[in-house]
Amino acid sequence: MKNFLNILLTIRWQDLVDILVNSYILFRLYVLFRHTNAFRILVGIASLWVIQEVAASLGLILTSWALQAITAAAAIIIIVVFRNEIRTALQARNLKNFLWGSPLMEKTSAVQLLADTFFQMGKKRMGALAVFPGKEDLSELVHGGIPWDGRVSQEMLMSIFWPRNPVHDGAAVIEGDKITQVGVLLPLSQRTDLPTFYGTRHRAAAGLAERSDALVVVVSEERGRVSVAKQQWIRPISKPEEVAHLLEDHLGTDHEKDVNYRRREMGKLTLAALLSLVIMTAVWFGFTRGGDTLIAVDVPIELVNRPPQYQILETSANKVHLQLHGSSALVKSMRPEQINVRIDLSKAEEGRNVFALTQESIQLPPGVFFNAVSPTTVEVVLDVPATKSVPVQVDWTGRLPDDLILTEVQVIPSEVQVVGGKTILKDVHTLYTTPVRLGTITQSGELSVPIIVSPSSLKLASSENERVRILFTVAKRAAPTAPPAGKPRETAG
Ligand SMILES: Nc1ncnc2c1ncn2[C@@H]1O[C@H](COP(=O)(O)OP(=O)(O)OP(=O)(O)O)[C@@H](O)[C@H]1O
Repeated sequence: MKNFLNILLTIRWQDLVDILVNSYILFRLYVLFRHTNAFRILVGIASLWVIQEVAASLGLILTSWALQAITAAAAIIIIVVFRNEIRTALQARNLKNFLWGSPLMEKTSAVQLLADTFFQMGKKRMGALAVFPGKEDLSELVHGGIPWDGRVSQEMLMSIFWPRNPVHDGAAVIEGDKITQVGVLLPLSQRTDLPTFYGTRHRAAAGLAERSDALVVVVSEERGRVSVAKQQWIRPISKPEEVAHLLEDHLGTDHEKDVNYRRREMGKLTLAALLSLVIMTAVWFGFTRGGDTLIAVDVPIELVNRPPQYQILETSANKVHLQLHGSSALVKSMRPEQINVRIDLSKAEEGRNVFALTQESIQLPPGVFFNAVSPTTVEVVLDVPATKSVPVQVDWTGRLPDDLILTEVQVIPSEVQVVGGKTILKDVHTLYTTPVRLGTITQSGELSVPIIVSPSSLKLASSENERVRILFTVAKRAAPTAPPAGKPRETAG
């Protein structure tokens, strides 16, 4: 219990968002795919995966291995075989519908769609007469209908009442989501109080309405107006929503069914949402809190935000040894580039700077935490760049032939400009050329030799040549045993 409380206390707001987002994704996938075959197969694959995990935990090597292979293969097969179904499920009319739409909303829009269709017919001056029977049998009142068996859709209604369609005359009977008859003749109303401009279509609508409990929608070919007739009244309607509302009211029995259906659906969706939350919470805990693992890694130190006026002269360490812990799944999936140790030099000053390696300087992937770091501090020495004029000397090696002496040496230029850290430059008094072997000299002459710039953090100013010219003069020695006139620098070789 105490442990559980401890775990709860370590949960961050990001973790809650993590669980909620993924639960919602799972829930949406269920909503979009639940009536598809792909969904049933997906549930099968998920069950296989659970069984495989159980088999693995029980140590059933062959079973778990076989199930793992089947699950992987099935996942690929499902995508290939059901690609069309998957495409259809993901094909929402708009993003809002994709992220938020539900089948309940689609159901509501079926009546709305019907109402919209009548108004569109009105706009196109397409006469129409649609009968929505109530509970009473209409067979005694209507005549001449042609049986029809088609699902109600905008296209279907439009094509039935299209003026050149042989069955456009008369009324269409709509029961549930089906058009059951077309070309039906309705009894004409004998009322004398109807407006005189009402012709036979409107009289037929009023006639059936007053003799039965049916609701009749009439679209005027002449005026494009949509009217509804029910019992003793017939009146023009100005908005599709109103027609939809009257239809919903009229389809009371269906409406009740609809309410029950909606309740059942709501229950199912709520259960699915809760299940998604439970599953994702379990997965999250399994993933982030399962089997705490300790790991040690060496990570290079990044020195960032160096003030441009400074150069980094020296650092006490180039990498740190980190001891990390986290759930085994997260630790195993960790990639090196997800671990960063950064030292911010923005506030560093010239000379020695000591930085403590704290939680802030160590960036780890979510769910992985650090136990210890070694070293705990890093020393960084910063220096200001400077330029110094330094003399160049020839690095003579070996000996001149015994009969020669070096009488004169001239280095051109004799001094060069060197750029580097001020502290380093302070200790640099001479630069040498690459070694020049005396043994190869037989007469006076000229050489072009590169300059060695040391330490390596220094460099020659951009105006300087990387080589110097050495003009040297040798003379014949008077006595073979006399020492050479030039005093070459002692070096190896
Ligand atoms: N008894 C009836 N039952 C069903 N439909 C009928 C009946 N009598 C006429 N109609 C339909 O009404 C059409 C004739 O409409 P008419 O112009 O006479 O009526 P209206 O009420 O003025 O309608 P609109 O405003 O569309 O012209 C016919 O082509 C036929 O489709």
